[in-house]
Amino acid sequence: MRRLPLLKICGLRPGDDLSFLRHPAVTHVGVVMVPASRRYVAPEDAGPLVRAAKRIRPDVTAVAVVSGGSCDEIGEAARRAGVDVVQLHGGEPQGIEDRLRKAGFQVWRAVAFDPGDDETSFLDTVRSHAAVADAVLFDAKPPSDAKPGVTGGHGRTFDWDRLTQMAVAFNFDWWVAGGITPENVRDLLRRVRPVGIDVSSGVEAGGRKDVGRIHQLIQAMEAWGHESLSIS
Ligand SMILES: O=C(O)c1ccccc1NCC(=O)[C@H](O)[C@H](O)COP(=O)(O)O
Repeated sequence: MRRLPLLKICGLRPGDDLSFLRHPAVTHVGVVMVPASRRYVAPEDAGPLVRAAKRIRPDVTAVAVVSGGSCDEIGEAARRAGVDVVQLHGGEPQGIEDRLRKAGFQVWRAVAFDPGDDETSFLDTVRSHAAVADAVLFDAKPPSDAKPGVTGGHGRTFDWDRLTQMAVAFNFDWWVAGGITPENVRDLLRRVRPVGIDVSSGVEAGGRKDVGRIHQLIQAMEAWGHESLSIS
């Protein structure tokens, strides 16, 4: 079987059924620490949630998703949450990557995949982020009516084929997020070869994480893993 990409289930909230963590395909979990998000988890609730996840899977990597804020606020929120990675999703202060890394966190930079006509300038921007982060996470551009700060989690996909074309020039770790579902993940993996995928809306039912949908997603990833290599 082909090696599966890493898998982050993002947007966990207190009270979610965390039993999906028993499946080894899930390698990362995310908590959204953006107050304007419907998935917002306050620092005092994020700590117990991350600890509960790590009790089930001590090796799971916990990610705090932030959008804006000062270096001190973000560092303190991540420390209280007990996460391993901070995923920067908005206009954080310059130099924050260095500060967070010195404080012991890995840092990911989310980038809306929107190269437009100026691929060179988009690539320059991506490379400048990659130079100071541990990974870049490509996500869909938020809709124009999104609340300020809610720069992700909209269940929208982007042009995966264009990403694949551009990715030949990447020499850093990159993830794909945005609108991934159990129904489209096999198609995604046939087109794109990221280090990992990040999924939120596509594994929800009634606005909460759904263990059945997460297992369907993993089954679809495994089905891709078992495909004959000649298909891709
Ligand atoms: O999920 C949110 O509500 C959110 C709010 C503000 C900034 C980022 C947010 N999510 C970031 C993520 O990592 C999501 O998993 C990613 O955008 C994919 O989401 P989806 O398209 O819903 O699968």
